[in-house]
Amino acid sequence: MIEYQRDEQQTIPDSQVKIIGVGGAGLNMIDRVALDGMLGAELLALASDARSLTSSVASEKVQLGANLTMGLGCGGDPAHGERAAKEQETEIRDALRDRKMVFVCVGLGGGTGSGAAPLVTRIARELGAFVVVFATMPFEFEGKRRRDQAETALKELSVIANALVTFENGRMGELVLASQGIHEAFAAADRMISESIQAVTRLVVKPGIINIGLDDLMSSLSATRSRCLFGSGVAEGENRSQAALQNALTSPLLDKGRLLKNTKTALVHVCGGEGMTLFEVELLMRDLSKHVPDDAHILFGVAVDPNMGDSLSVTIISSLPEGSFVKQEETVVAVEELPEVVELEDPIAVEPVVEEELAKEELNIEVASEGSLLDKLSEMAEEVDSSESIVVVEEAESLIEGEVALLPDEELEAEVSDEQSVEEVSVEVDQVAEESVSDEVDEVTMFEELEKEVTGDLIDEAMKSAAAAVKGSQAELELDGGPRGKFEGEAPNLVDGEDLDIPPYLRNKR
Ligand SMILES: Nc1nc2c(ncn2[C@@H]2O[C@H](COP(=O)(O)OP(=O)(O)OP(=O)(O)O)[C@@H](O)[C@H]2O)c(=O)[nH]1
Repeated sequence: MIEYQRDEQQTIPDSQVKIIGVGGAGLNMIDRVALDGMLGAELLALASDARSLTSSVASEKVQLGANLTMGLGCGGDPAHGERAAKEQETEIRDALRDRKMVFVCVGLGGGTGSGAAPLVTRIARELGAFVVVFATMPFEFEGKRRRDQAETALKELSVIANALVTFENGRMGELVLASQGIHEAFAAADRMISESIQAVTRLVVKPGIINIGLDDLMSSLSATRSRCLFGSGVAEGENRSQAALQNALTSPLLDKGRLLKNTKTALVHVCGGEGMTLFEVELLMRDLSKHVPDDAHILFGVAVDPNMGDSLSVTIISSLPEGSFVKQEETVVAVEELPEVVELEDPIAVEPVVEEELAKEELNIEVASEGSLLDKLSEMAEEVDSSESIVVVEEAESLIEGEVALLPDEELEAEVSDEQSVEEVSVEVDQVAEESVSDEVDEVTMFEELEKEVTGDLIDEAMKSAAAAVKGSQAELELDGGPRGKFEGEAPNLVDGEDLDIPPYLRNKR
């Protein structure tokens, strides 16, 4: 359901908005906000490290723990950071008095930010401000200790703040190329945070045609222990409304819009120059409806700001309870990796029947590829008694397929007539071979040729087997139907009317 509100809303003037940077990262974030030209908003820098404070562009600065840290940082210890903030509690209170809206920017994981940000947030709330915290979580490579410290501070903040927008530094890294330096990754995160602050401020500070107020913002971010879904996009040109939405959906915090799938309330704010049309807004909302559930409560606001020129911006804000957010992230990952998972589970999923069919198919492919070898063997087998020749070829086939154990010497010998030794038979085979090939091709060449088609000992065994069965002069082969070897009694494997289970040399003869 889309809710339009035309009555007077609780919007706030710039002078009642304060943007606070806490700790080294927080100071860099608000520097970015200033660089991005957020005129009018007051910037307050809170840090224990005197050097960071000196280089900050904020108009108002408070050094935390001046006596405790002597102008140095808190050495990555949040307890130290909290003590440092307490030392300057009075100055902090004074700086936050009479502010309706406070943004706290902090990089969690270190000492000053993780220790001081919860206290600063509490003070702002006590003084009646609506507090939105923008916090970054450390990169994976920063180690477990920083991650744990960040998690502890995040838990505290999720209870105290009105809204908590968390940025995973690791995911912000997606915004820059892997080859780019860590500074670029931080800068990308800072730009994203700055954009978010501007979007939220635009939303509640600028009076619009259809207004969104702090109360709307609060209801869209109301769940305690929740993480904020945030996306903001700007575009200009012909399809600017759809392009702006696409840009908003590509925000790492929205996971290309997938995280909106389960949202119950979403706040959407569209802002454009004087040329913005109703049609553009309609198009944008229609596209957005594909990404949210039908029954989601959409709080919708539109503002015309002449400063936007030809640009059109869209801001989407929503929240998901902490637990469901994690689950959903996992789901997203699982869906993306689905093909791999299926591949891994394939052997279990495949029905035995299908497996059998596949095995047969593989077998047929192998037999077909070895066809020329079998043909050669069959040529030789033409020299022998028909029934035995079939056995020979079947054995050769089995050997080629690697499915039948090689016959022991005694069995091979049994195949040969009593009067003939294996050596004698081999000589006979050699003679036959010599007759059937040109005079220049000697027996070595023939064997080499065969060896090209199958490697290793397999061919030796196949040839031995063939030789062992040679007996007397050539006889006619049985061509009717044909024996099906180990596939006898099984359903025929027919391709183009041919039974592939019948050895190829027999099929070729038909
Ligand atoms: N977005 C962003 N994150 C940063 C930046 N610098 C550091 N961080 C992150 O913020 C975390 C805290 O770093 P700092 O803010 O420098 O630390 P601090 O809170 O001042 O604490 P101490 O140095 O121990 O006094 C780091 O672990 C990084 O993950 C930055 O410039 N931008």
